[in-house]
Amino acid sequence: MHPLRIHVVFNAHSGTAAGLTPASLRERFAAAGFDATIDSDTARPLSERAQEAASSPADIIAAAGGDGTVTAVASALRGRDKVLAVLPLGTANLLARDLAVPLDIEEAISTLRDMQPRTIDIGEVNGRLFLHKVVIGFAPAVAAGREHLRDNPDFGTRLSFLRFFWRRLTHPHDLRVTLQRDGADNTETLRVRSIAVANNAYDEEVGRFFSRRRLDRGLLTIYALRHLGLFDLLRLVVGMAVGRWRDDEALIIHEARDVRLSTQRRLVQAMVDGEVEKIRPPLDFRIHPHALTVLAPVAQPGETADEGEIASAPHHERASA
Ligand SMILES: Nc1ncnc2c1ncn2[C@@H]1O[C@H](COP(=O)(O)OP(=O)(O)OP(=O)(O)O)[C@@H](O)[C@H]1O
Repeated sequence: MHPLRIHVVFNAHSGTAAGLTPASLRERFAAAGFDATIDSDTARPLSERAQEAASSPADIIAAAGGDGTVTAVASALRGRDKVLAVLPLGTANLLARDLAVPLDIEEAISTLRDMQPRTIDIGEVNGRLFLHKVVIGFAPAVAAGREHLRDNPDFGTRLSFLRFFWRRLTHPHDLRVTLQRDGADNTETLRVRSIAVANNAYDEEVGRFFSRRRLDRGLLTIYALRHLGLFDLLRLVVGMAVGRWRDDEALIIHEARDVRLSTQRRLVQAMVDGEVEKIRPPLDFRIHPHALTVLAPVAQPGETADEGEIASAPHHERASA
């Protein structure tokens, strides 16, 4: 078997990367029929490492890390004739789950040669790429707390994080946003607790949380959460577990190709594929259909695109109440 060249951007800071070394990764790739160049230099900015990967002679570029790492590498591959491989070493690994890439790293590498290229949509907000979702409001505040906890995992920080989480739940901050979908004619102003713009739509299926079978419908989905008390949170979690949450009265769902989200604030804290950052409004979202090629296991019977479409139906729009 002729070895295939692969360039691997390995993020040793990702949630489940502990214990892996560049040498052990190279060995696993060699056993799977790859000639791997492993970049494990976490001292350099991830964006710079991703750019270097995009200019490497390898046809396959692997992001070995969590969703943040995958998005950073995918951003650099945009417009390049390269294929992205996702090696899940993060905490959530949402894209890997959507693509049905094995979450076990050994299996992900050993089955990589059997995977097929598949094109997926790319989301963009103010020039920044996202593969999963952008959230503003409640979630980024909690995510920023989670990052702080990762850097300071002591008992006191855990306790203050829990206190902070509880306070945000019981003393909520609402956000007034104006949403403009697919042009100026379609504008509404909402008061929301949190708002997410997702690349494609979440499936409504038993036991599937924030998962998408279809990543190529060419549509953004807006999920606006009007309120989020403890009872709403419980109801939504149970709803997701049993596969019935789209009609929840706390949610407003819309689909669009372009979205402009405006607020009175000078800067908004946003969570872009799990990474928290400040963005200056308005937030202009677009979707680029089929703009990224990724390796994924061949779909099993029952997981084809058409059946996936049924799984993510009805894609209805509920009027804001
Ligand atoms: N684009 C980026 N630029 C700089 N640092 C990043 C970027 N993306 C991720 N990181 C950092 O790399 C580390 C690992 O992030 P990554 O998202 O890969 O893994 P994770 O958070 O464990 O997994 P997941 O996002 O799947 O839950 C984190 O400290 C994160 O802040």
